Amino acid sequence: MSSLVDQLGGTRWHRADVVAATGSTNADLAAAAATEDIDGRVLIARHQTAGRGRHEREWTTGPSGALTFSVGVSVGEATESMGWLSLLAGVAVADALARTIKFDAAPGVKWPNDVLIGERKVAGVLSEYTTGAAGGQAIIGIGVNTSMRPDELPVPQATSVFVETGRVIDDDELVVDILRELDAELALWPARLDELAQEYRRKCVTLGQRVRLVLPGDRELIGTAVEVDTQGRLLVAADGGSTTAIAAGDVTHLRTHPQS
Ligand SMILES: O=C(O)CCCC[C@@H]1SC[C@@H]2NC(=O)N[C@@H]21
Repeated sequence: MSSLVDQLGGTRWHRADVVAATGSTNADLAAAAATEDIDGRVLIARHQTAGRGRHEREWTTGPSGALTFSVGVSVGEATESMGWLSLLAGVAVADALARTIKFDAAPGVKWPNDVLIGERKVAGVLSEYTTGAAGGQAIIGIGVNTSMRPDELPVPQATSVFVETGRVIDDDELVVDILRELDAELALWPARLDELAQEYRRKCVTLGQRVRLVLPGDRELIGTAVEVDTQGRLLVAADGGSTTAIAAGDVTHLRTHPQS
């Protein structure tokens, strides 16, 4: 069988390392970025012992049953459109999953980047920015619950491909598909952000919903999710009429989306 890098020929991903276990692939690429250019690198771990989630939470996947990997992308100085990178990664995962497994309902993306099957989360994205030896680099980390059994799921709101379909899929095929998708998106980012944003909006199950947002500092906001702006922020129209741009927070959908 050809190597991952061979299968990724023609894309920006020129180096793909697979390790049996590590703490966190995001942390490993961040450490590497201090001394080298990590642009185009992929690091896959069969198991993570200290996986990081958004908002400094743990990302627990059990000893097996999840696809966990990170990529490095040179982005130069931090810009407004960088906020979109993690949202686009969510779209790449949703597209690849939809192709790999023919779900009745296509996976959707809950703002900012949780990939859902129905109302339950099957994948998450953690995007971080670091300045190292080669300047500003984004590290995009992706975790997909692939073959986790029901009793291995960390929280009731989580699901896995196996739980939803009864199928054990090939994690290496899925990662290649996600990486090809992500490469195609990055070729358009940031110059053609409008097109990418349109695709995101089509997949985003949060837009149009009545939502509760828990914001940093445990503040809460309830309103309607009306748009995602050029920085990837969620615009929420509060009941009183004012609209707030949210850069980071946890969303709960207060009513079911028509597609889910
Ligand atoms: O939904 C979230 O909270 C984001 C989860 C991101 C998890 C992935 S797994 C690979 C990469 N390494 C990490 O430590 N985290 C990301």
